[in-house]
Amino acid sequence: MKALLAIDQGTTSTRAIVFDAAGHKLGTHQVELPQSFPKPGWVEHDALQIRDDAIACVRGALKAAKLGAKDIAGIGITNQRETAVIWDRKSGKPIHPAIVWQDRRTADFCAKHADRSEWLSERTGLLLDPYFSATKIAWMLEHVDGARARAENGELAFGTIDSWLLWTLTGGKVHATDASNASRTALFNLRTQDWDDELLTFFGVPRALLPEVMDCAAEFGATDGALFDGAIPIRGILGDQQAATVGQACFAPGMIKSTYGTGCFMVLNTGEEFVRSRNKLLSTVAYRFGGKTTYALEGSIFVAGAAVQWLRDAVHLIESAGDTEKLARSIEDTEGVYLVPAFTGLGAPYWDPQARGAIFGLTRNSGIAHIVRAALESVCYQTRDLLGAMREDAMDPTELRIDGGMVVNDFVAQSLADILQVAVVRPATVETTALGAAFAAGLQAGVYDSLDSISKLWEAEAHFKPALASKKADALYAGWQTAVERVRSQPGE
Ligand SMILES: Nc1ncnc2c1ncn2[C@@H]1O[C@H](COP(=O)(O)OP(=O)(O)O)[C@@H](O)[C@H]1O
Ligand SMILES: O=P(O)(O)OC[C@H](O)CO
Repeated sequence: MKALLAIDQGTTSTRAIVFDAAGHKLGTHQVELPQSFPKPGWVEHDALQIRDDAIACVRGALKAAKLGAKDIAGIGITNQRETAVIWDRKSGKPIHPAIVWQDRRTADFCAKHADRSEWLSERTGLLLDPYFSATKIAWMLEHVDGARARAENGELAFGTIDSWLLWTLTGGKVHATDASNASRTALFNLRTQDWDDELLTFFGVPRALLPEVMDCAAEFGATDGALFDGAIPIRGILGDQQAATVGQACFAPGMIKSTYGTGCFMVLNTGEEFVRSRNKLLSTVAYRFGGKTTYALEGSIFVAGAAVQWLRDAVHLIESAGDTEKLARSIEDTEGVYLVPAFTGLGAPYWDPQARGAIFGLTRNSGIAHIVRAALESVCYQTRDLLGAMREDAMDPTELRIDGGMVVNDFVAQSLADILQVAVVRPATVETTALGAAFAAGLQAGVYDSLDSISKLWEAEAHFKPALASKKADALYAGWQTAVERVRSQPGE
């Protein structure tokens, strides 16, 4: 039986994982991705480095699994979403560093056109916010010399990271993306499942720049024969949160997962229905298989694991991410200390790009442990913000499936159950993002005949039940809400 290979290109790292058909890991290779912060609120990546890292990871994972190109039934690509790359079709060189999803440089444009947010949301399910690709593309066309004319002449190509990797891995042969990534650009109409001319005009983005939009499981092309020890078909593409939704087998309406990496993203399957949120959640494509779209509601938080990175790299309170668990457990509670990690503004349900982070409630007794614990708890409180919005908009989930780099931390998993007052389940494979991309490639390759056969492979590893009295959880959460109000640029909005 052939294996599947996933490339997971995340915000802080790139990895490739080889899975067997049962979803067990056979080999993996990972490299960290440097972050560049050229100005306050700006975040960039080197797209060429991303390409080189992805190639090195595929080679490393194949080697670790002791397999070759011929043993792989298909590659699935999954990626940090919204991050925008524009490159020259001839030279294959990017015209500017990739502008990362967290980047806020287009906040003024969004504020100026705030009255178009409803119009945009009706078509795209998104909001007018710097988070999405469209304003990042427009910024590059405006600020890179000659870019607009070259774009109009068809000399340039835009892609989110999946599309950039597909282009580079196929040796510049294929310019395509999938519906889940397209649905994060703010240029894609959720109802027609196509690029929307009115949106293109509004953002000033020429259609000639854009990739073809395909299903999440499709024949995307084959890798350039010179890259590995033979060509490998690329058969799956999903944005990372949608891939995690597939990897968590959240295939029925009402099923919900939350992924804790750099940011936190909660996705609720809403079925074939495009549900509009009244609480500033996003409507998005969960996945599109066989031409049939399944929609989701998503709550996006910009800073989750990034708060842990901040503790480690900016204020040096810890040496490694794993230190947080012991420190958090060394005290009974934070004694009223709250950390609001609005380093790049606040995402759902507030959408306040101007908000900034703060620590509240410090006393002479507050120490490193209090701040560290408050940082971990902030992730749980933000999740409760999202869950509250999901409940009002759609449905009340009975359990939350969690995954991502942060959930190996049992303190975080238990605090989630306590603060949310909902059962939390951690699967056997927490790398569900990569797994979901491999599943998509496997569907196309015929390794799986249906989503049902994928569901059967999903396994729970640990259950976390609420152990805190609900009154206490409500009181702690009320303290968080007060803290958030104090960092918002326009409180109470
Ligand atoms: N034991 C831990 N406790 C808390 N946070 C952790 C732990 N291990 C890793 N993290 C955090 O998880 C994040 C990495 O998760 P990952 O899913 O790899 O992220 P991404 O896909 O966004 O690059 C980092 O922000 C890191 O700080
Ligand atoms: O790189 P991650 O895992 O934090 O995910 C980034 C998201 O896709 C941004 O929308």
